[in-house]
Amino acid sequence: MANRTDDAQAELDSVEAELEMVELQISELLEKQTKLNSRKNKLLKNLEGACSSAQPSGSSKAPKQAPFSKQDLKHYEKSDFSWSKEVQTKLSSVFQLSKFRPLQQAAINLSMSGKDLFLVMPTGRGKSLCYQLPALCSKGFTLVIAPLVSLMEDQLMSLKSNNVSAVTLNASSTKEDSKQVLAGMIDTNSPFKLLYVTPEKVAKSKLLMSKLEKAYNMGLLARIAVDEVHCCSQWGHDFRPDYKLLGILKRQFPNVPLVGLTATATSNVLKDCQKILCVQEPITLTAPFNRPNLYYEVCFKDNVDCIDQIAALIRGRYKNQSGIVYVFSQKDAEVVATDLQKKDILAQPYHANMEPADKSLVHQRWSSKKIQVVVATVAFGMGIDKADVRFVIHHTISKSIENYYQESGRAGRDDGPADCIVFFGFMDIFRISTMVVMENTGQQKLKNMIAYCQNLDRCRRAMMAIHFDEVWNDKECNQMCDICRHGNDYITMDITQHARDVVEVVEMAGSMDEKLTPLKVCDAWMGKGPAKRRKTIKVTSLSRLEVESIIIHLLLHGYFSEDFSFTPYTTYFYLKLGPKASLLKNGSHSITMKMRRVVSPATVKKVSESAGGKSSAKVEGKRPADSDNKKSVAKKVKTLP
Ligand SMILES: Nc1ncnc2c1ncn2[C@@H]1O[C@H](COP(=O)(O)OP(=O)(O)OP(=O)(O)O)[C@@H](O)[C@H]1O
Ligand SMILES: [Mg+2]
Ligand SMILES: [Zn+2]
Repeated sequence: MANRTDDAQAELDSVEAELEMVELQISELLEKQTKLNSRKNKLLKNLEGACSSAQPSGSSKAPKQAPFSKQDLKHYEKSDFSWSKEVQTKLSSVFQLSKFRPLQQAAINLSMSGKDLFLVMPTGRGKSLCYQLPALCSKGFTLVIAPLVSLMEDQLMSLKSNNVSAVTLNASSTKEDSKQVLAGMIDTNSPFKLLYVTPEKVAKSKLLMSKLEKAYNMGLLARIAVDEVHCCSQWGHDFRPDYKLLGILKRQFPNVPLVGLTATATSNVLKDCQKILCVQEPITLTAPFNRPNLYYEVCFKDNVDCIDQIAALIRGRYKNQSGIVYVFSQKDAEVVATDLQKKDILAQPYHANMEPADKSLVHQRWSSKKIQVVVATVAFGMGIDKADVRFVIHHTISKSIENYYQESGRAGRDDGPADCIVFFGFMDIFRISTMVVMENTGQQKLKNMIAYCQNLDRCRRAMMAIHFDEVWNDKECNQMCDICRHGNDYITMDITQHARDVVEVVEMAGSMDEKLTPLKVCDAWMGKGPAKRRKTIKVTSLSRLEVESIIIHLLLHGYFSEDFSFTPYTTYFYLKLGPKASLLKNGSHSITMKMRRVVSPATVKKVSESAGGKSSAKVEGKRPADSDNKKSVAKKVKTLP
């Protein structure tokens, strides 16, 4: 009798476990269905609105206004407006430019016609010109809202070099300067054509608002430009609370045309910005996000560090060329700069904690080619406008694809070939993860970035296009990413049993009330942990990099999840079982992943000399997956178990 009850109980347990798995699978499929539906809708919308490579689109919030069509765009690309002659003359005489880049002319004409406009254009394509040139051809002055004082100062410097009179009002303006600027705003002779302010200034300075009001009534407030407009939206990647208050401008000055500029905003972010800025019916001009001259590549950090690899690139492929190395922290900036200096590279650090004078000195030295490389944190960011940056190397991955797109986009602004290389290291993931722990969407954004790096079979541009809701044809990459150029250097591997084993490692630690950091999980699984653990663990024969790849894959796909622990000084990242871990108990559940083929160093070609050149082959970073397993390097290609 007892036996029969036990059997029934066991069967019930198993049925319940199976049901739980089915439910998980259903929820996974539902999630997939939602994602696919949303993708489908976006594609349908894009198809409807598609017109040539540039896609202007009317605001979806403006049903009464006919959508901005291909014909409309053609109309605004003409040069027979009453202001066209002046615009053309100033383009060459003031800005010393010979012709417009795509969408610049349309944007300028639209703004000159008094339309409200959102301009989405890749970083470095010349958004500033789209409000600076109209400013010079209009009565009065243009109010520019920019998020950072350093960005404003860079713009003022470059405008000054073109003899354009532009001023700023910010927290560090002297009383005397402020007084002059405020008086200039209501001077009919307009002593300046552009006034740069921070959003904080607009939100907090009643004096500024009252002068704007007066200037508006005198017809002197020609235009409002909101630079980096995505900062308005919490869904944007650089949300700034004070941007939320900028709706006051359009409410108070409804007749003044507003132009919002950004390099990275999805359609949802733009809709949010439109609402926040109280713009009724803006026209959105979206330039293709693709920067065809940039070559994208991901290198895997080998176990020690990637300084040797980076130094080899800088001394080889990028000899005598300017570039940026982005690092994770201020300390890293100092350390990496010193390490590169030791290797005879003219490198200097740049981070937020340096004195302003030191920062501008580094910036100046780099701009004038006295140093080759700036080793920088993200503080070296918006507004950096050096045309001939031939490489942007990420010593540590960015915290999101948006950030990566923007940081890497500082390369090749002169349209010449330039390389964007990320060094992808296992431990960096967790450093960043704990850094973004307070951000609502921080972990998801980081995971997207990790997926970009971990990817082995999809064009890097396609990964970005999907992220930014762009319709993309992989052929357009033109072999300007490592995947398209070298492709197919992977095998598809069934990792189900490996996954079960490593999940068991974490489970077992949990049962002993022990939390494991990712590093400890690797060590334990590879039989390197404390003896008591080793006894019970099925030690793997996989190499370190394979172990790391599998752990990352399991984290990205919900078999593991993050378990943060806070102390007053630091945040720790531990691995715990994720919602999908229980699926592994099901005998029929399987997981496959793409794994890099293990290639011996002999087959890895050395760094070539040309930036983005087709001959560049693989850089040294494409190390054998088992680089710590020295014995196996004799084999040319080892396929994985
Ligand atoms: N028509 C043009 N022809 C050649 N160069 C141009 C043209 N328009 C702008 N540029 C140059 O492109 C560079 C980048 O311009 P700008 O700073 O406006 O970029 P951006 O789109 O605002 O980028 P970010 O998103 O990084 O702010 C500048 O050096 C500018 O002089
Ligand atoms: Mg800009
Ligand atoms: Zn590609």
